[in-house]
Amino acid sequence: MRRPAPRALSDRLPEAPGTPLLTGSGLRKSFGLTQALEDASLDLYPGEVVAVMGPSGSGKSTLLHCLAGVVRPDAGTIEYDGQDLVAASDTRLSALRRSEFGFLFQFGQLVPELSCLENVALPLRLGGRPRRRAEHAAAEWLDRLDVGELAHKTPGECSGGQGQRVAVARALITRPRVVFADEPTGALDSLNGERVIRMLTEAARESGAAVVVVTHEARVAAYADREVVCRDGRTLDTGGPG
Ligand SMILES: Nc1ncnc2c1ncn2[C@@H]1O[C@H](COP(=O)(O)OP(=O)(O)OP(=O)(O)O)[C@@H](O)[C@H]1O
Repeated sequence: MRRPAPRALSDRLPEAPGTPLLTGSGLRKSFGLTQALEDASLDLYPGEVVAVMGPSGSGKSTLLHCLAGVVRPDAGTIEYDGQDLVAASDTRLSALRRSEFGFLFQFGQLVPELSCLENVALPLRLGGRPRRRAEHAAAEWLDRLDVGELAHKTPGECSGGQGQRVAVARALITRPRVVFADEPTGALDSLNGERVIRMLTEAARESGAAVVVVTHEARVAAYADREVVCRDGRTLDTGGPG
């Protein structure tokens, strides 16, 4: 099967796409004496894929965690769909993370005791969906990610690439409006890494989810509509809408 080539920067989102869905502005965050973010900003528009790149320790993961409401910044503003995330309560943030955001990490972080099917169904189960309906949806997502045959295996029985595709299914099953992916291909060889980022970005685009993907790899960033570079806790937008 022919692989679609990553889109060239010049092909991407030629028109200003309206109002951002998520905006982080002037973000600062310290951990003890370490200033992880100095002045970081990022606008995310509905349905777009943004790659956050930059050297190790430049603040990429901290930026992602702030935007996702996992870490509270010391200063700056974060607005998601008209809501102030810096002022939001922990309860509100965790409800938002469960219902509107999806997460993907370097090491899938699947629950080892559960089957792949149960892992993918888990976010729906936590949201109160009955088991049969949740597992039916999970089976469809596994098929979509080309790992349907792994439904009854445990994560320990999967290869790294297969496990990440299961994790992509789990991240998307709730039809989130934003997927936060932190080095999702960092533990994979280049072939599997490319397959995972292609499947993630295709599935997200089909379901209308925006994606923020932290990566070191230019070939992963090539699947994004736009790149934002972090340096010493500051962001530099390298092109695209906004
Ligand atoms: N929870 C934490 N406690 C203490 N220091 C932290 C914490 N999280 C991040 N840091 C520090 O903040 C700085 C930025 O870290 P961050 O993980 O955001 O960078 P990064 O660009 O994602 O790095 P990498 O590419 O290596 O993952 C680093 O110096 C890191 O050690």
